[in-house]
Amino acid sequence: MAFPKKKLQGLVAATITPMTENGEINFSVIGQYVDYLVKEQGVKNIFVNGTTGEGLSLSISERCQVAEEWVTKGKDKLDQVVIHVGALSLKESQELAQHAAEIGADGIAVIAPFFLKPWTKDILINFLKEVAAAAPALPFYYYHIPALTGVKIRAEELLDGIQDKIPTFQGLKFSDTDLLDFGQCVDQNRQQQFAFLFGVDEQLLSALVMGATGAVGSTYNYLGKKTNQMLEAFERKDLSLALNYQFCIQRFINFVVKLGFGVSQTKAIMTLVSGIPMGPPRLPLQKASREFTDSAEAKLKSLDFLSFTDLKDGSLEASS
Ligand SMILES: CC(=O)N[C@@H]([C@@H](O)[C@H](O)[C@H](O)CO)[C@@H](O)CC(=O)C(=O)O
Repeated sequence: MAFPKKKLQGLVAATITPMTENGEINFSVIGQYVDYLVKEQGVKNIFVNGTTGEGLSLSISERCQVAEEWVTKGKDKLDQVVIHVGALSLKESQELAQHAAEIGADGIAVIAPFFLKPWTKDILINFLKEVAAAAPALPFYYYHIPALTGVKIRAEELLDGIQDKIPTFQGLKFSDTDLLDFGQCVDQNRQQQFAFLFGVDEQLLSALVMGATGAVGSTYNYLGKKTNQMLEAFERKDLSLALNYQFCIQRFINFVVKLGFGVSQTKAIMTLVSGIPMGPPRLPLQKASREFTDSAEAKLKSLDFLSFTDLKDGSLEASS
């Protein structure tokens, strides 16, 4: 198997799919976006066509083109490009998985089908296994996001014996706040070399304590640098500084969550912070309001996030 030499770890940006004002995909800015992530945010891994990337709102052909563009533009710049290939149709998911392998992606991830749902672990495993088998040389990640899929099968249960069924299984992307489930995934699989990627950015520090090996999230597009500082502090065992960073990040996320925060708002914030036009979201999502963007901008400035100047310990404590 052509598995990556390095385990997927550290920050993974859940990429936005840039769009034009007409709702078409704006491929022309993806090269610039790669450079921005690497140079300005210190983020060298990406997760394409996931929730933030509106993957399920794109056609299969669009998903393939987006995946290809990220792989092409990320070549020799990014460490790993993981493509989300989950779909309601097993056939489509397999097609996307095969395509990811053909274009040289570093891994694939799959969510649980969420319309006609698998109700037991075994049924879900059977679905995932069929998708994984379509790309037998690619590391496979399960994308656990029960609040959006409605599939509440615990990740801990799913992971029990998973490599016997899915030999390419390499890790879990855990987008849920149940730290008991997450902790048990780590605890019960200590012998394995799985990647445990946490997906709730505002709670990452708690997940690091539980054994997260990395994180996939929307905010790493524009708060990657700050979150990397938190990871470094954690690595140095400076928990107090790491907590300061987490609280600072929480202040921003808490602020925007209260205003109403999702993919549309992520697009608006990324446009503001990076200067790269992300465009509107695709229906059924609605463009973020002007009021939202203005408020988010003011908050980013008050937290010193827009200038990218390093926060000193004191100013971290002082920010509100
Ligand atoms: C529900 C949702 O969109 N969660 C985000 C988080 O990064 C989230 O935006 C962040 O924690 C703020 O709440 C990610 O887990 C999603 C993600 O990784 C993806 O786009 O695939």
